[in-house]
Amino acid sequence: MGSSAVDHEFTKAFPKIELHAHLSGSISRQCLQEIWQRKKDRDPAFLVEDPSIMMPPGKVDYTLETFFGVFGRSVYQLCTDTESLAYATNSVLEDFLRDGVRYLELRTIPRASPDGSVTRDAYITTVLDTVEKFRARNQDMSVFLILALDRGSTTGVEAMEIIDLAIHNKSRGVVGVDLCGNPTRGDVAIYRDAFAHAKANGLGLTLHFAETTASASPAELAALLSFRPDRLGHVIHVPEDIRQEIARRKLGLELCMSCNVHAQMINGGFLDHQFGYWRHEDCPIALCTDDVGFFCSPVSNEYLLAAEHFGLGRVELWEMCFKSVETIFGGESEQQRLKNILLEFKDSSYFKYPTADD
Ligand SMILES: CNc1ncnc2c1ncn2[C@@H]1O[C@H](COP(=O)(O)O)[C@@H](O)[C@H]1O
Repeated sequence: MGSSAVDHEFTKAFPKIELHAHLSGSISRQCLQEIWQRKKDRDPAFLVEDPSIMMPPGKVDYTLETFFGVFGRSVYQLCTDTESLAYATNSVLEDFLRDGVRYLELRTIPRASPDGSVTRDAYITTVLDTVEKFRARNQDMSVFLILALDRGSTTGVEAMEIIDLAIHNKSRGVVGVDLCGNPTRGDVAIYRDAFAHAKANGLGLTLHFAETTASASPAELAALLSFRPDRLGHVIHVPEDIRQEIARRKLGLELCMSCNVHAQMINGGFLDHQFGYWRHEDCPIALCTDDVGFFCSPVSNEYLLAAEHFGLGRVELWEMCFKSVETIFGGESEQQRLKNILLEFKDSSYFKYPTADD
């Protein structure tokens, strides 16, 4: 007989939906270490620093300044070949499955390796091949891909190429596109045509939105909304009039509490997180990890944090997750599959509370 309290056992068993995870940011420290060790064993002159120096056990306090640097100096220096990329991708998928995620939209910026040995096309093919092999072994978690543009480096021409790559790979499970990267860089307006092309070809559009005050100017937010996104990520520094517009459109929200708190993207702690605002609006909300490799809080823990800091009970968490089903990019059959799984869970002992007769 389950109790009414939200505890770790409950949030782990909960059939969860993750919509915002970045592939390279989700690689566990153990997996990065294994990749580094393998390279070092094969070539003792391998120069890349041991990843545990930049990402020591237990460290979660990356600021936005330090955070983006770790990709360039460590993660991207390790996953430079298709073998390491496939190994890391599989490890990330296994981690989400083990945490009880039943539907995953994983996003990644398709990038060529620095020496050109892995093209952008080969990068995506490797990730998709790995997802396919994983799915052949595991039917419990559906996996789809979102291709992301990096506002810090993707040009308008490259953006169009990436959207074409996404369109080309729709039949293999690419369901959407995203705009991410260092929010203090770039001009989002240059992606207008690329995103229009993506939408015209049936891809879902999600955007990193008002992640920092630097990326929350009225001009930037108006431009982003004019791209007609289906979902928004973070939505933490949003002025009141734009909040109202987001609520009016009932856009899906991907909220990443641990990332925002640990990286000091918001003022204060969990209780101050904008989840406290958005949960009272009509927008579907998906609690997401963002970069679990950095912030070490799996989705099950994000559910626990929502319960602990905002007083959500089992039924409220369930209702929030059920509502978020409508905002997935995976299509109607996936929506139905998720609804069935969630209804079955609602009928389980986790929702049968002890009575005076027990
Ligand atoms: C604080 N949250 C965030 N805000 C914005 N962009 C982020 C991010 N977390 C990750 N990325 C973007 O995703 C890339 C890593 O995954 P992939 O190499 O694509 O798989 C990073 O380089 C960064 O550009």
